[in-house]
Amino acid sequence: MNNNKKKLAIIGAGGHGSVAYDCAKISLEYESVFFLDSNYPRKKNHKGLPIVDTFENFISASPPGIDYFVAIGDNQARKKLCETIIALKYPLATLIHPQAVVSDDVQIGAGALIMPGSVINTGTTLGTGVIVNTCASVDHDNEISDFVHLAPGTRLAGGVVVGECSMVGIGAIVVQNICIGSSVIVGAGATVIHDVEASAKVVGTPAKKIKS
Ligand SMILES: CC(=O)SCCNC(=O)CCNC(=O)[C@H](O)C(C)(C)COP(=O)(O)OP(=O)(O)OC[C@H]1O[C@@H](n2cnc3c(N)ncnc32)[C@H](O)[C@@H]1OP(=O)(O)O
Repeated sequence: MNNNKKKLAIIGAGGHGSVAYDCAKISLEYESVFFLDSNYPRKKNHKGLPIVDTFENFISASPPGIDYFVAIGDNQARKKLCETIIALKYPLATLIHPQAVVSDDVQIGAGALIMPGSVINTGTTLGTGVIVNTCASVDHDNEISDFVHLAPGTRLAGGVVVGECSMVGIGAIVVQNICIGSSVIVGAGATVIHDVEASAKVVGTPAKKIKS
């Protein structure tokens, strides 16, 4: 880590917090990193770093010079905290692993996490708080809305649209020009060949709706 005085508060000391820290560490952007977690003070460290407070307590003291990253996998919970930070006008960090391949015209929203091995192709936009997880492949001209999670190994062809807070499960495939609505769950390993309506849960090959 270099000494440019930036500090990063990672909110959420769980598995997602661990990988976010890995990403922050390797990006060399931060002088120091610490966690905020709702289990504080019962839990006081994670990955060898201190958990210094709960998010609510810490943010109410509004210390200066800190970037925030919300490391919570649940899309709705991540949305809520990111929106709180944005409303308070604190900086929301975007973490991009150096071993991700991101085309130079890709637009990436604040609070996004781009994990190693992922490939994001030209013309794609990623909204606020999006997770592009390990080895996900997002091809050209995709529109990935705010607080979407593309799980490890997902493969999205060209021109795919994914609505806010949707989750595309591990290893799922989405063919070209498909529109997935908001708050959708695409099951692990699914193959999506038709548009998916908002709030649906779809599984299988080809993907079909199951009861929510
Ligand atoms: C780094 C990380 O860990 S990131 C996290 C990555 N995790 C994921 O991608 C998880 C994705 N989640 C899934 O695939 C889940 O199985 C879900 C969300 C699709 C469904 O979960 P639930 O709503 O709990 O459904 P439930 O387990 O009750 O299954 C309902 C039915 O769908 C079937 N089903 C569930 N998931 C799948 C799937 N991925 N593919 C095919 N069928 C499935 C079940 O077999 C069951 O069928 P049945 O009624 O004939 O017995």
